[in-house]
Amino acid sequence: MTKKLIIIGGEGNGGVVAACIEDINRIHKKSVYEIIGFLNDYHANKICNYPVVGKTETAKEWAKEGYLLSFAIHPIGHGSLRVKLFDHLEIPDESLATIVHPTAFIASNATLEPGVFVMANCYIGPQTQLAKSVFVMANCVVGHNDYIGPFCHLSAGSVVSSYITIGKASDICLSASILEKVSIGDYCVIGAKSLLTKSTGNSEMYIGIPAKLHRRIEEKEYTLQEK
Ligand SMILES: CC(=O)SCCNC(=O)CCNC(=O)[C@H](O)C(C)(C)COP(=O)(O)OP(=O)(O)OC[C@H]1O[C@@H](n2cnc3c(N)ncnc32)[C@H](O)[C@@H]1OP(=O)(O)O
Repeated sequence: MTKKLIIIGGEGNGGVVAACIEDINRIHKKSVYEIIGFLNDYHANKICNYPVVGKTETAKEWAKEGYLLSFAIHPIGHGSLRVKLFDHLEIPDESLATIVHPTAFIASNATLEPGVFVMANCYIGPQTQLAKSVFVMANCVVGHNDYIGPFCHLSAGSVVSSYITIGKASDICLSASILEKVSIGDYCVIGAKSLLTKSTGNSEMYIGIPAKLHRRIEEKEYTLQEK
């Protein structure tokens, strides 16, 4: 049966989800998902040629009607805001779509929680857990025995080796690499092309090779008004 999907967000990550769905339907030669439209508070018309069917606050009503939802609001460096927005929407876990592109390799004993999105050509290793609504963009490697916390975002080409723990809503940016047995706190950013060799605290931004603490991410950046 075709699953009816609503994407929460805009043309950035939301557009990637839509493109992935289109490719899933093409590969399976059938409508696995039907994209009903987007929920967005700032665009009233169309996003990626799909209608905007309401504001984000209507997510709960769509869920009650039986639609699946993909929460695709992942602004880099605003992990705390991401979690606040999600909590505000009160979407039950069973209404979150878990979407995996058919070219991704997922180990049989890896765990994908509700709302996880894995784009094309990714590798998710054995005994790794991707917690709720983790987004793994194209060409990422996530090694074995990792825990990637809820709402984390792994940008295209990032490499997370093994025995890694990442807290809530942290961002691993484009082509960044994380050495094994490192732990990353909540709401962190590991900058593009960086190589993280040591563990971080919470709300810290690391950049460079080897990555050094660039700055702390201040909580005042995270208010719903500033979204
Ligand atoms: C397909 C997709 O998934 S696309 C979406 C993903 N997007 C990304 O992954 C982009 C990630 N963004 C980054 O890595 C950014 O550079 C951030 C978030 C780390 C920048 O943080 P900011 O604190 O805003 O840094 P800012 O831009 O002010 O730069 C400060 C300095 O750090 C340097 N810098 C910034 N990022 C990096 C980096 N990744 N590596 C090395 N140096 C860097 C800048 O050149 C600048 O140097 P300068 O002071 O000598 O001029």
